[in-house]
Amino acid sequence: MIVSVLGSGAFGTALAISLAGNGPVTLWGRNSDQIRAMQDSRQNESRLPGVPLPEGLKVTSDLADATQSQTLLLAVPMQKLRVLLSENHAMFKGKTLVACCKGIELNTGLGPIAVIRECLPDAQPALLTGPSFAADIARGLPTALTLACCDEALGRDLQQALTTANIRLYRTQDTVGAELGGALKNVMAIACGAVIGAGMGDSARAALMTRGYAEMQRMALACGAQPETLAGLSGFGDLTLTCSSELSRNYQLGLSIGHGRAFDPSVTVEGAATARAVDAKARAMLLDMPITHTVVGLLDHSLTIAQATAQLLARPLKEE
Ligand SMILES: NC(=O)C1=CN([C@@H]2O[C@H](COP(=O)(O)OP(=O)(O)OC[C@H]3O[C@@H](n4cnc5c(N)ncnc54)[C@H](O)[C@@H]3O)[C@@H](O)[C@H]2O)C=CC1
Ligand SMILES: O=C(CO)COP(=O)(O)O
Repeated sequence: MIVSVLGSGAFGTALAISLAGNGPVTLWGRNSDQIRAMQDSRQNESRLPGVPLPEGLKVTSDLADATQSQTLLLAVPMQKLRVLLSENHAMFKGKTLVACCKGIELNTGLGPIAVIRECLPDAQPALLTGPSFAADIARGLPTALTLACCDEALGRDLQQALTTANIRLYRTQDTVGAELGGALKNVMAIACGAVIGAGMGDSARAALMTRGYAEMQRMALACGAQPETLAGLSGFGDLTLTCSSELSRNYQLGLSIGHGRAFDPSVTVEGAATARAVDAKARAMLLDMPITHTVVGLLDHSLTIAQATAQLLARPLKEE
């Protein structure tokens, strides 16, 4: 299977480096200056400095060239997925499109698979998600991820083709569960970072992770997901990683909220838009998602950390 990775940020570059161990791979980026610099230095200096690009990895800013491959991995931020697909519609027709982004679209409440289906009804969508930092994948450290695809035969082919020396793939047909797990864990990571940044301690974080997981399940099951998917790599696995590591940008945003410090707005933090999208979706579905709602309050500055904590602790007592 000939593969191209679209999006030359941290994750796209890391995936392309790892996949190059299986055979030739093309990595596409939209910024021609950045791509020229990558071609010259054979590294992605802004995202993965010091990690060499392997020989079999071709880097290009020519989308027509990259989309010669039948299988395209889409490693762009969730809120940019629709624009990439719709602006270049003709080049994506009939392709196998593997979304590698984690989030829910702000204006529509849709996940990546549904966005692909809307933009390109004749494409074959799949999702690659689960606990993995780009820096770990790029350095060849071992990881295990979820490959979600409704079509079982295609899912099996993708699982074979995208498994690498350091990425072990598990397969599921539950695309709804996989995309909601990956999207919602980022919202919980912002909450956990805020709690740690504000000095509330590890016990408070464990409470938030556990009740956050209950919230993730509530939304996912209401949308038709399987509970086992949420308990797997794309849900529980990624929740654990992202809520406990300072390598996570979502957790870092939370830390800065907790510390009362500014955060660089250019950093990709999927949980911020996703929290707003999920909060609106939960209201429309009459679902109780208090942690997500509180994260939106913190992001919008309508709540202080002290108010947010008091509000969560004052909720009516109930059965677990
Ligand atoms: N960095 C990580 O460790 C991991 C990231 N992911 C997911 O991968 C996705 C991308 O994240 P990163 O690569 O880390 O972010 P990044 O900020 O490093 O890179 C994003 C890339 O997307 C490109 N881009 C933005 N808008 C675009 C557009 N309209 N058309 C084409 N390209 C566009 C940017 O130029 C940039 O190269 C996110 O959904 C993230 O949750 C998933 C697992 C791990
Ligand atoms: O999704 C990730 C780890 O699985 C990366 O997390 P951040 O986007 O928070 O950096």
